[in-house]
Amino acid sequence: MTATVGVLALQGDVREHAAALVASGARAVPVRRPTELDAVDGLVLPGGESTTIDKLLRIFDLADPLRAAIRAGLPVYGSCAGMILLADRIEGGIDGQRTLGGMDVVVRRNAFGRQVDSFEADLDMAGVSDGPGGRPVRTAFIRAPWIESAGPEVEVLARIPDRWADGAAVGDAAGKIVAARAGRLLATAFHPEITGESRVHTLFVRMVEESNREGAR
Ligand SMILES: NC(=O)CC[C@H](N)C(=O)O
Repeated sequence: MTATVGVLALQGDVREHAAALVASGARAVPVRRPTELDAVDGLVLPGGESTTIDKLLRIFDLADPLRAAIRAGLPVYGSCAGMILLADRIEGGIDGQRTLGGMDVVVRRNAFGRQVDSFEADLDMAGVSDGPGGRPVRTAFIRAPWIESAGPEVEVLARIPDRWADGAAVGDAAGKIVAARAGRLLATAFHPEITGESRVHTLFVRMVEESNREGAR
């Protein structure tokens, strides 16, 4: 059966995520209310502004149901601000900013700093770029966070390399974790959906299908 994957539609690039999900063989639906959350097999938390999404989640009465759904095993993929929301702990958040949590990581918000606010890069990502005929993932970092540290249950899927492909030095970001998986949670610091890349979503849709096969949450 086709997996139904929601895209949290409070802020951010909902349409691009929906397109990448459809390209990966899923049905994509927007989620703005708790009843819509109940009807999905998995959920994408798009990028945007994590402080704003945090506030909107509370205004729309979605924060607690979503936290409960994550605890109960709902597969969730968080990109950029979405990765911040999945982190158990946050550095550089504004006063009172909360996350949904679920992934045992410390995330640093706006980690890439001002000079390199936004950039595109080709990255190796386990489970995505290492497949047959695989090629690096084309990623876009937009005022992106990174994962400062990760607990033992967290599988690191991608790091910033020591040097870029053109030989340019990377600086402070070298070696930082930018993609990770913990159980049914997937997080990337980057946006794959705006570069026409759908393989990260394909990995997530496979996680959703696997959780459907495993049965009731
Ligand atoms: N592209 C993004 O999602 C940026 C994230 C943003 N800097 C935040 O803190 O939420």
